[in-house]
Amino acid sequence: MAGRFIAVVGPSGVGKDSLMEGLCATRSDLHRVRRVITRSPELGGENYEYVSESLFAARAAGGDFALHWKAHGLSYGIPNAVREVLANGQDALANLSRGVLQAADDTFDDLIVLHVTASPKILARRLAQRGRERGHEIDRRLARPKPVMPVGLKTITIDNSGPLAESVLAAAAALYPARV
Ligand SMILES: Nc1ncnc2c1ncn2[C@@H]1O[C@H](COP(=O)(O)OP(=O)(O)O)[C@@H](O)[C@H]1O
Ligand SMILES: O=P(O)(O)OC[C@H]1O[C@H](OP(=O)(O)OP(=O)(O)O)[C@H](O)[C@@H]1O
Repeated sequence: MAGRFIAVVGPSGVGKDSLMEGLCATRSDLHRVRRVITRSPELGGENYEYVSESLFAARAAGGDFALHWKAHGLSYGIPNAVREVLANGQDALANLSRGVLQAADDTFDDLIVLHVTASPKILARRLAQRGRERGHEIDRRLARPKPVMPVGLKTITIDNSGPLAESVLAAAAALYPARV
């Protein structure tokens, strides 16, 4: 059976990366997609492949990405290699923009959306605590209009307002109901 593409979405600071890390720690069979991003490599965070905007544009034009989009003044891509992972029966996990969910559903045979939520107050606190962006960039991220979630997609909603370990357990139980 082909694997599922699990798209983790939600506002900046909600805990998408933390939840993905927790899920991969509990499920060694889960493949975490290494995204291609034009964000400076020294900013750290997730394990991503940095490329310049011009290289990104060339790779996108050459058909290197299963999905790609722009957000926060950056370009993000999901390399085509994920198709092989799915074809081999492995589930793959990646953080996507809510704006490309419809395209993701058109691209992958079995898409599951993991929608992570928390209150705006919690988001502001977590972004400050993470420290990857400066104050004005944090304000911009918090003020960004909330993208519309497409309807009709298989969606699991995880409220990550409480302890991370609880969210990881809830997500694992929802994704692997017979196996947790
Ligand atoms: N459930 C949680 N409780 C407390 N802090 C959390 C929780 N989830 C994530 N964090 C922290 O919030 C900050 C933002 O999390 P991150 O995973 O980078 O969010 P995102 O990828 O959605 O922007 C990080 O400092 C992270 O350690
Ligand atoms: O259209 P949206 O659903 O709002 O998502 C826009 C972008 O925000 C996140 O970026 P990034 O991982 O750089 O930031 P984050 O970790 O702060 O969410 C996510 O990965 C998308 O690329």
